[in-house]
Amino acid sequence: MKPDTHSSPIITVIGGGSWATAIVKILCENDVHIRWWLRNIEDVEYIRKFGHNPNYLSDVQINRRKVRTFYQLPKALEDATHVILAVPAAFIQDAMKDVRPEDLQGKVIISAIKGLIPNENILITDWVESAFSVPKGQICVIAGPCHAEEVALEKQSYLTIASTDVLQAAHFAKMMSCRFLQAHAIKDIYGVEYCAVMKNVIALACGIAHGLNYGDNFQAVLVSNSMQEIQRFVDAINPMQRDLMASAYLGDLLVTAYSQFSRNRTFGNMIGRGYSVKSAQVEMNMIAEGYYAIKSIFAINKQYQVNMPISKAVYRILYEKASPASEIQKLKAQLR
Ligand SMILES: NC(=O)C1=CN([C@@H]2O[C@H](COP(=O)(O)OP(=O)(O)OC[C@H]3O[C@@H](n4cnc5c(N)ncnc54)[C@H](OP(=O)(O)O)[C@@H]3O)[C@@H](O)[C@H]2O)C=CC1
Ligand SMILES: O=C(CO)COP(=O)(O)O
Repeated sequence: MKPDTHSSPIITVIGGGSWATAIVKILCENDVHIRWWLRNIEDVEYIRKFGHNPNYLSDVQINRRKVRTFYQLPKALEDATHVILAVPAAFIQDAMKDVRPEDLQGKVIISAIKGLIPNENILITDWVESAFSVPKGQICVIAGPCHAEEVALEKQSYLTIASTDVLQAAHFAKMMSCRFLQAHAIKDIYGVEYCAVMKNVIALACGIAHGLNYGDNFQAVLVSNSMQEIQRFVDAINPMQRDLMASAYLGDLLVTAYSQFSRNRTFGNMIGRGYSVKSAQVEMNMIAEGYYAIKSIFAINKQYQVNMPISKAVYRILYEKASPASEIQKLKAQLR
């Protein structure tokens, strides 16, 4: 294929799941060039031939004039100005194993991941900074309440782009804004990342309660208490003035706790109904980030000792085989 001769941004999207597919669709609306890396050669060939992702959001039409697909990641990165990471946190190190710091030099790296690096228990942006020597000001995060399925349906949505360099975030926010999506920029990169991780854990709790037949009244109290729990945790780990009522924080908690599309809520619901973790994972065919994140949050909180009864209940259910019914029963007395 001929090299591009243009000055429009060249954006590499890493990941073949639903969020990567939705992001590619959004970018196709704008004057950018897209390199899309998927790990399976069969999927790459399918998209080249038919213009659809065969496995996720397969109704989405991919504009093949704008999108070049790759299964070798270093090749997909060669001429990129921006790189979006959209693989679940548990697999991002594996996905990036052939990438060297030089491959990312001078590029803006954007994390679309709402999880932590397992075992290391660190944020994706901290990992990008340390593993690839990318300066913090060149890293952004995509946050906000936005399910890939609604992007596929072109339902009006909003995103928040965070970076310590707010101009960098604003520049990228323009590339992510289109007729059905508005993106805006903020500075609070740590706050949005931690909140995005925590809201997945809370959505698991909501799903578990729903699966146990608790109703909307209980869930409203659970979610209100969760917001306080998130605030305590984020204030302990990264104290600064922030408006947790903004959509990047509260909005993302609400959509994940209530939406039929939430993987975390769906996973929790199965656990509440009596599925084992293994059988729920097999049934879902998509990743519930909160399952991995709660283990990291639990480890991080050993240092901070924040009072987090809802997260603790989720941890005990998923990792200590505690009974969902008795954990939620215990929680009842602690909610207000
Ligand atoms: N879905 C959504 O609405 C949103 C998701 N996010 C976040 O985006 C991130 C990606 O999630 P999402 O797209 O939903 O995930 P999905 O569950 O839709 O897809 C998972 C993807 O991960 C891939 N994968 C699994 N193992 C590896 C590996 N070792 N190397 C590379 N890729 C691998 C799968 O590939 P294969 O199919 O080949 O197994 C698949 O493409 C998560 O952090 C999520 O929290 C954020 C906002 C919205
Ligand atoms: O982050 C999301 C919506 O903003 C997606 O949440 P789920 O992974 O639970 O579907």
